[in-house]
Amino acid sequence: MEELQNAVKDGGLAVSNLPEKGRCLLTTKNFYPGEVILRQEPYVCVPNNTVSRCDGCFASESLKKCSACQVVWYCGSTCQKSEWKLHRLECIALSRLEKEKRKAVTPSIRLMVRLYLRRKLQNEMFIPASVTDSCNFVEALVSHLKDLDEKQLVLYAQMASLVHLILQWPEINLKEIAENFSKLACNAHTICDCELRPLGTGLYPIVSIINHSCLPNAVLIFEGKSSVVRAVEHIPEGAEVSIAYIDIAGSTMTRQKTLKEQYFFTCTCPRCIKAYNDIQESAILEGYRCKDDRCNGFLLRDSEDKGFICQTCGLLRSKEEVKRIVSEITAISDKELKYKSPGNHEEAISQYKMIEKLQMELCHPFSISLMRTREELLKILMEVGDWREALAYCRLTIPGYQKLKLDC
Ligand SMILES: C[S@@+](CC[C@H](N)C(=O)[O-])C[C@H]1O[C@@H](n2cnc3c(N)ncnc32)[C@H](O)[C@@H]1O
Repeated sequence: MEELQNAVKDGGLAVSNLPEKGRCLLTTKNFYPGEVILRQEPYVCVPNNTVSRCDGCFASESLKKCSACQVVWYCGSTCQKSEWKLHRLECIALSRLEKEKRKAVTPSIRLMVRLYLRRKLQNEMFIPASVTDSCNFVEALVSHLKDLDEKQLVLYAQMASLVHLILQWPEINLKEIAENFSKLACNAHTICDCELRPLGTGLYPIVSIINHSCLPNAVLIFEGKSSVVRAVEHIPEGAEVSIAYIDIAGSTMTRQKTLKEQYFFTCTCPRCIKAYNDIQESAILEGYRCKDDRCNGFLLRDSEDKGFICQTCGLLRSKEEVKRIVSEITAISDKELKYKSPGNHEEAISQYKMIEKLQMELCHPFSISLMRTREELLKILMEVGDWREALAYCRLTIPGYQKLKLDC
């Protein structure tokens, strides 16, 4: 802990312990909106496998497969060389596997294999280690092993066996690998590009000390594989740095459920403990709008189960009407998913606009589904360089986020 304190203190930070949260990162100076609080390289990382990506820079174009292991891709010799020390060992291990078994090597398995290989290389002094760049930090990570259900434990045990099969180290401890999988699940971060598209997963020693808030004062972004934590508001000296682990646009019930299932804690941030009306909040964020365009009311199911009643003007919206619009949206979304191809922007824009139109008819103006559709449109419009329309959609998403802040 003392070594860790020394490593962060020059950056205006301190590590502390809170009884209800465990370790946390505190500020020892003021940070202002936009200011970088922390930058850190991953201890280990891997690209995801939805599309092939370079192991060095996560690029998805002009790739060549490693001819030996046939698992890892590179965009060129620069990335291949930069990754070589670690991949040399990984390559030998993966090449030993039967072809069929290699298909089971998911990004999570690779991340674990790399964690062990990096530890070995640092122990043998083939690569340098420092307080914030050594395997010692893994020991201090929370694992929540005791909170896992039997199904999850069996899965981690199976994954640990595969790691054992790949590494073939006789002294390896299977229980420790399974526990490390549990640690990765609540401490690793999804690496995204600047438009928040997921590219891979990485474990960042100091970033993994930062706790969650549904009203965070900082945001975690990525510049390539480097993590950057920036202040989103003034953070006074002595305050706890917090980021959002999950999508915070959701209702309190949805957020609490996700945090409990994935991170095993009950959030007590100002948004969660505020005396809120959870039924009204869910009805606005996840429910339907009043049939009357001029009314801004939210709907609740009526007692006779005929449909949904507007809580402002009392108008009934029938179950059949809601069902019809929901199935139209589902049909377009299914078609969109089926025919989604990277170059087909025009078609995607037209499909999402149809979904938006139906959602405007069905959902409350602050609905999360509507906001998500607009965010999708914003991303595609930026991809095709239609900046004017992208800006218009960007403006449409802002009130939803402002509302979250104002409601607290
Ligand atoms: C990435 S770690 C954060 C650092 C952690 N506190 C530690 O001691 O290493 C995530 C874990 O921290 C705890 N945690 C994070 N945010 C919390 C919060 N707002 N309230 C309570 N516990 C929290 C949970 O146990 C969660 O699974």
